[in-house]
Amino acid sequence: MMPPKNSYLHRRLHSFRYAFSGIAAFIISEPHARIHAVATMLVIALGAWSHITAVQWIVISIVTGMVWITEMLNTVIEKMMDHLSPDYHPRVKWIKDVAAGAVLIAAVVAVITGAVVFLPVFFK
Ligand SMILES: Nc1ncnc2c1ncn2[C@@H]1O[C@H](COP(=O)(O)OP(=O)(O)OP(=O)(O)O)[C@@H](O)[C@H]1O
Repeated sequence: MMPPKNSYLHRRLHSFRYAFSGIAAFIISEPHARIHAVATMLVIALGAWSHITAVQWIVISIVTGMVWITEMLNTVIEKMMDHLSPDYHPRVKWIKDVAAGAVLIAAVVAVITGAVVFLPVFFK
C-alpha cells in the first residue's frame, strides 16, 4: 500500500526511485561502470569463497564504495562541464583533472586493500 500522496514518506520513496534510476542510468550509459560492476561481483565472490572476516568485509565494502562514489561524481562533473562549457578552457581542464585524480586515489587505495586482504589467501 502506498503512503498518502505528498506525505513525507511518499516524497522519500520518490527520492529513492530517482536515486535508483540514477544508478541504473550510470551503469547503462558508462562502460567504466560496467567494468566496476563486474569487478565488484568478482570481489564479492572472492570474499565469500575465501571466507574473509567481518572486518575485512567492512574494509572491502568501504573501498569499493569509494571507487563507485568517486567514479559517479567524476562522471557527473565531466557531463556537467561538457554541458555548461563545451569549449576548451584551462579551468575546465583543472576541474576535470582534479575529479579524475580523486578516482585514481580511490582506485589505488582499493587495489592496495584488495592485495592486503586477498594475496594471503593465495599464498598461504
Ligand atoms: N573542455 C575542456 N577544456 C579543457 N580540458 C578538457 C576539456 N575537456 C576535456 N579536457 C581534458 O581532457 C581530459 C579528459 O576529459 P574527458 O571529459 O574526455 O574525460 P574522460 O576521462 O576521457 O571521459 P570518458 O569518461 O568519456 O572516458 C580532462 O581530464 C581534461 O584534462
